[in-house]
Amino acid sequence: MRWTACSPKERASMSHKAMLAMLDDAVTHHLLRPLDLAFARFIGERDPQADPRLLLLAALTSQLLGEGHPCLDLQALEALAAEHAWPREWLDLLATTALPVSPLLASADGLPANAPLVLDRHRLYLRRYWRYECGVAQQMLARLGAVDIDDHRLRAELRQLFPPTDHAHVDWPRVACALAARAAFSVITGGPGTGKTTTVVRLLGLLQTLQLQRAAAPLRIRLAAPTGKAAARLNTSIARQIAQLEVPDTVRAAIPMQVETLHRLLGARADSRRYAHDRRHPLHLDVLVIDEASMIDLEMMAAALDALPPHARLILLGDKDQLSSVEAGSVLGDLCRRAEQGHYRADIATWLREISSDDVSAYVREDAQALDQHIAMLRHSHRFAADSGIGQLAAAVNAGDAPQAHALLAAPCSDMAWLASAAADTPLAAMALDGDADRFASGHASDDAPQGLRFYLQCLQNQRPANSADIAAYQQWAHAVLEAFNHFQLLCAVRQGPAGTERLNREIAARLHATGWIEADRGWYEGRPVMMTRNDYSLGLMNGDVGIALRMPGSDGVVRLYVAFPATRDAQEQNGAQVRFVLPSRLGDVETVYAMTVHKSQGSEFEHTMLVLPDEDSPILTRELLYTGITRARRWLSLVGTAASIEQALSQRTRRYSGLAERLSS
Ligand SMILES: Nc1ncnc2c1ncn2[C@@H]1O[C@H](COP(=O)(O)OP(=O)(O)OP(=O)(O)O)[C@@H](O)[C@H]1O
Repeated sequence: MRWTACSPKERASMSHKAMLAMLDDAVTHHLLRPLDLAFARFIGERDPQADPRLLLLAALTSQLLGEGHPCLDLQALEALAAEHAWPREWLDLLATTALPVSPLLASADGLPANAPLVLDRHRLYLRRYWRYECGVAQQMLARLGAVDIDDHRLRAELRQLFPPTDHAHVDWPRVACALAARAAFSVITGGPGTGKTTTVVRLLGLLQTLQLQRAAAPLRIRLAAPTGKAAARLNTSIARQIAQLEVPDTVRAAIPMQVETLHRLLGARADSRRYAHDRRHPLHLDVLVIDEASMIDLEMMAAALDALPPHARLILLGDKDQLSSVEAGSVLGDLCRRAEQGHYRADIATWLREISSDDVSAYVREDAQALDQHIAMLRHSHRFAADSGIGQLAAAVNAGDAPQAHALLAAPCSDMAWLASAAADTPLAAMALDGDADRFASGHASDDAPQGLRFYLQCLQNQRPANSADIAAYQQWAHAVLEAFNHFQLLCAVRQGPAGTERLNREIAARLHATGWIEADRGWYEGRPVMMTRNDYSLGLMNGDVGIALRMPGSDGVVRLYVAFPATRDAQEQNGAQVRFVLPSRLGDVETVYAMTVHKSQGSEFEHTMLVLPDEDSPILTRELLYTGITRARRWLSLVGTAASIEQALSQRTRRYSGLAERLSS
């Protein structure tokens, strides 16, 4: 029986067989995935007496999980149906009577304990995700009380770290430090270059100073980020900020400079969801800082919180407006959904005025919640000047202000260039090779201009060591090539289609081959940039790590292709090597990345970013995606996309249905 063919009466008395046939039909029409159908079938087999609607609910919960929603929100069925083109019949079926009763469907207390589905208020979860969400909420709520702190000393140290100014503006980094000092859990959010790293280094200096003043052992601090790339970036900026920190040497020495990936920190194991560190084997630390928290999915956050000892502080840094994590959840977004307006309590505002002289009364709200008192938003970008095209465009996109975004793009600008669509005479592959510098309004010094792929290819060719060179010279060369590659990145919203990564990677390789920059345009060849697409624990390479194939002699003197990856911090400390070389034959899961998706670029920044939007209607084209793509650019942005695509992106939001915010509100 097809879903289109059955009457309401038939539906109410539908058999499992009929329901599964209906779901099978939905798979054929790409409304569901085979995996969703398989899950519905599993539910039907486990409980042959189950109301057939439970099978439909199971399939939909599975489908939404695949899209990053930890639950099916039954109060949002109409909106979900519109977003997913679910047939009206499904809604009618689900709207009829009370929800099905089955031993496979637990209630909010989690009972029966082995039920694979859990209905918690109006949200239906796969048990595992319900457990993650409850665990995250529980651990965060447990950290929302104020910690014991000497206000007198805190005030004095804040004055040291933030010398008084004559302006009356709220000094948000100082507010962030004060709020974080009084709590075991804090979130510092802000756009690119708003000083998150600078602030957290000051905060660590503050916490360590207060600790040492009490003649206590120094706090054990660990720093982590979700990906190797993000960890490496934070490593560089942390080291710079610590060097500038005005604190006694004893305090400076007690702030770590090493940033690890979260996987490594928690002790990830190959082929296992479990980590070496968990509730029974907690991390040995007093303070955990996690950067790029927008990339952390619900499962990862649950694992991190599970491994955190009860007394430890957790400090999250990230940009709440970026795309959510690839996997299910939107933890940072859920935590920061009220950050814009502050939502501070009056007593906290009074305390802040006394402690840091900051007047946040404009951000006091009657409906303030406990969680709001742990969130600080940095609001001023130090990276982008007030007249920066990139900075202003990012703000307009965030605000969904289409007229302003168009006006900014249409005006000549020194750090931003817009091409409404790639013309036939300037194919994207050519623009990516040359960097499109001529389109920027003002001239740049020739040695300081937006570059394209040619930049790293020239470095590869011009700086190649002589045949007789030693390994150190090859190390240096490979490091320079990797750095040069990082200067420019072509980003796409999508993988498929004319403006997708797959096609552009093929076209660019063909062009580079035709113009003699590379020796082949498929398989392994020198100059091929690749990204790991899964973690390889045996090689110590993580999903998202980028390497470049280079021809060089091995330890046996034979010249062959190796893939150069940035060395891990440990390896750098052990043998000073900045690069590690891996044979291509050992790399199973890699893809070419002349062009990469915006999703894959999270946690990275490039001097020059060329962002390509698809022309056609694409559900993936959202405000968060456009904002994330734009803010990957440190100095120059080339945007390729029609006005209609930009408008579409601004009108679509990424919404993840989750119960976390509700669990945390009180
Ligand atoms: N209060 C400040 N006054 C002047 N410059 C500052 C201030 N805070 C930070 N900066 C500078 O602004 C730049 C960006 O700061 P920082 O790296 O801390 O920002 P971020 O928010 O962590 O950036 P990202 O978006 O790269 O993560 C740095 O060069 C830093 O030295």
